[in-house]
Amino acid sequence: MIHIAHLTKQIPGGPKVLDDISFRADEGEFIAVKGASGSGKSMLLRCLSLQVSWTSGKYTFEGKEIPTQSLLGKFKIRKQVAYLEEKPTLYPGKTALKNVLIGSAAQTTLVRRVTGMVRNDDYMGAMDMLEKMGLLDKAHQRGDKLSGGEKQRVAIAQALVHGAHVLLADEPVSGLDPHSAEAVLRDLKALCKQQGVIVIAVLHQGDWAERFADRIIGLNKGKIVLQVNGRRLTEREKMLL
Ligand SMILES: Nc1ncnc2c1ncn2[C@@H]1O[C@H](COP(=O)(O)OP(=O)(O)OP(=O)(O)O)[C@@H](O)[C@H]1O
Repeated sequence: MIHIAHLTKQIPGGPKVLDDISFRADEGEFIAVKGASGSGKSMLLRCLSLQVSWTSGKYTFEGKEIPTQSLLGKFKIRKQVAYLEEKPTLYPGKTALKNVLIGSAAQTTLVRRVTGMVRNDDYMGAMDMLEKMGLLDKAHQRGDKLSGGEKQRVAIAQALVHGAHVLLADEPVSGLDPHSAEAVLRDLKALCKQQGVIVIAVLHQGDWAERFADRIIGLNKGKIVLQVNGRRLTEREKMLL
């Protein structure tokens, strides 16, 4: 469970880009974040993934508060909270399976990334996860030969195999064709429901948030202006974003 209370991010000598943000995310929840360009969506995900520190407020992860500057706190949740980029960076010359096994830069040690060393018993877990993501037939295809949607699903499998309980995804389906976008979001939703993973995804474009999220959080100028259960937003609600 994630609990954020009064989180604020002030850029030194600049604007307050997150202003008094409070919400909680429970196991198995799919939360979509919407808001216009510059409203603070990416900054929120970067704070939650500990890439940047926040100025004030409380961030509690599975019952333990993470102090904003704590290296130990970061280390402890580094594997459990995965940040998925809009365009995942895979090792182009390595297969989907090998990419899953080696893991993302944020989740695995440098030795393992450089040598590509994996334990034999990890293979089964990686193949299982690729199967769950509908990619069993692509397991031996090179990273650079996968489509955008397939790369995104490999990145999700990678994060989960290496212990992520929370996936923070910044525009995970922008740039994908509607069919691939739908497949990625369907897989993410299934992971929430079947494995209790928490997904917090920036889904500003189109109606993906309305169709897939359990809850929609709307940001405007760094503030939460909308928090509703996943459903079609009214015209009035859309005007708030
Ligand atoms: N390091 C920084 N220094 C100053 N301002 C920053 C910095 N990082 C972000 N900002 C500002 O914070 C605000 C929120 O940025 P953020 O990237 O979170 O927006 P966003 O909602 O994700 O936008 P987009 O949809 O365009 O990606 C923006 O006004 C941005 O200019």
